[in-house]
Amino acid sequence: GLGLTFKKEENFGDWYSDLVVRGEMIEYYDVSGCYILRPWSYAIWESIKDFFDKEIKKMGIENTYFPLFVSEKALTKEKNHVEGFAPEVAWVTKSGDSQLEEPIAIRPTSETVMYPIFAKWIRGHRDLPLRINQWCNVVRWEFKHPTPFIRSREFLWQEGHTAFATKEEADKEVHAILELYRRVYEELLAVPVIKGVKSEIEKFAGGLYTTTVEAFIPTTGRGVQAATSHCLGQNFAKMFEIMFEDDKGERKMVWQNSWGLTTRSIGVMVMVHGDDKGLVLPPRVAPIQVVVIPVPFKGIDPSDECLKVVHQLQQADIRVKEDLRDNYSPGWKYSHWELKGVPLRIEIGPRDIEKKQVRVVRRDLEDKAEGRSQDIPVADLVERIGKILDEMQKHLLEKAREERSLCIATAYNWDDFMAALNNKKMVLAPWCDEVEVEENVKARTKSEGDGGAAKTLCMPFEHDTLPVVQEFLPEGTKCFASGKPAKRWALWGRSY
Ligand SMILES: O=C(C[C@H]1NCCC[C@H]1O)Cn1cnc2c(c1=O)CCCC2
Ligand SMILES: [Mg+2]
Repeated sequence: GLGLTFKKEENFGDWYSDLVVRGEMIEYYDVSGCYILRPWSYAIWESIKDFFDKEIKKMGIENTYFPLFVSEKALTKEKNHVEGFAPEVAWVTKSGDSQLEEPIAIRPTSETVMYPIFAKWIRGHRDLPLRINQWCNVVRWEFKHPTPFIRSREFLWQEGHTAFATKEEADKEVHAILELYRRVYEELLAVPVIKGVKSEIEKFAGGLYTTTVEAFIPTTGRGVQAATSHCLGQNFAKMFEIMFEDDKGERKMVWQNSWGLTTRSIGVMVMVHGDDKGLVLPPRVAPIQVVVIPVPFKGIDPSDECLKVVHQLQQADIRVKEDLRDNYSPGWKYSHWELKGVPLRIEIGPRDIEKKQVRVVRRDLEDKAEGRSQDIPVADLVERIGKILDEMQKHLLEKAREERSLCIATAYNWDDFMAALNNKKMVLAPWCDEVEVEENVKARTKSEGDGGAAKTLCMPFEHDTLPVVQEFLPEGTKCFASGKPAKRWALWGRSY
């Protein structure tokens, strides 16, 4: 039948790739690592974009568009920015059958596209702060196994690039944007994230520090970097000579940030909420929030009542659609819209018409759960549906939060750390904050562990749902890996 071939807990990889196709989010494509975003997932990206775009405009950030192409000269200007990434850069080397004089790179990110221009635009302190963003695609020739939304060779994102006169202003914006990323995940996608700062080896090489929101996939026990907000310091200003005359006439380098959120966010949402019946979409981003299905009986066809209910809900700005197709049974339609993750379905049969009520069924509750389906008088429909959708949005986040909390262990020594890691958990452990110790943990967990190396996902900021407080490390606590005096709590895990 319509059901999925694979079970989430048994065969996660196949469950996921099958689900994004069967749920009509993704179509595969003949260029490896590239996927087609079908309307069902593109509409989710639009919801994320609408929210984030509105919020950054409130902050005075303006959208712009820079060219897709980067000259080799510009791309290689900031040495340690690109050297680690060089293999991922895609190049245009010919047009038609004639070689190009100079190869041109396709942007993998736009620091090196924009910053030579920033140097022209920024002269005096009155040109600051400069704060722009662009919604675009980027290309990175990744070699790791591609996964729809999570890792692809082309993806959509927004990239913000800002310049300030002082570090204080830059620091403040880094955290303001990080909070917006938290809101995208927790308020729209109903996915809990942990805010923190990246370690020296995990941060963006060209920057000063990287803050991040980290999500987690309980089924695989893997962390996933959900969005990043970097303070670049003055590193790029130095390389691209982005200087300004301050109000005392002194020439200074600007302080810069860059921050990005990608279509990976859609994949994270699918992985966290999906089940063996298919997608489960949070109402805030569901392209269709309610589907209305007639249940004909003894020659009575409730299609007209369905259209009346659709019209009522549309008036209340609820994203609703009727499925009146007469070549599919109600049962088939139930499975189809469950597969696509539509939050609510409304069934209307002859008895419901008589009783002036409808049957409402929630997608987020198990079949036998209390409150999964309820009869609602047509008169109260609009108000009740709105309330149920809000309840579902909250329930999805709370459920995901609770599930994640079961996947966070605290470890003070190597054995407990490995046990938790191999039990598909993220591990909070006291760490000496030394680079070579992190390198060593990566090497040891790669060989000893079964699912690839563990790394630091972040050093969590004060976080109300973590069992530790960053500032509080009991006196004399030792690093779990090196035995040296621990300096801070780090959140470790295997990741995507
Ligand atoms: O892209 C960033 C930093 C920054 N870019 C702008 C948005 C936020 C943030 O991701 C890091 N980065 C990742 N990956 C690559 C590069 C790179 O700079 C450059 C070369 C190709 C691969
Ligand atoms: Mg990368």
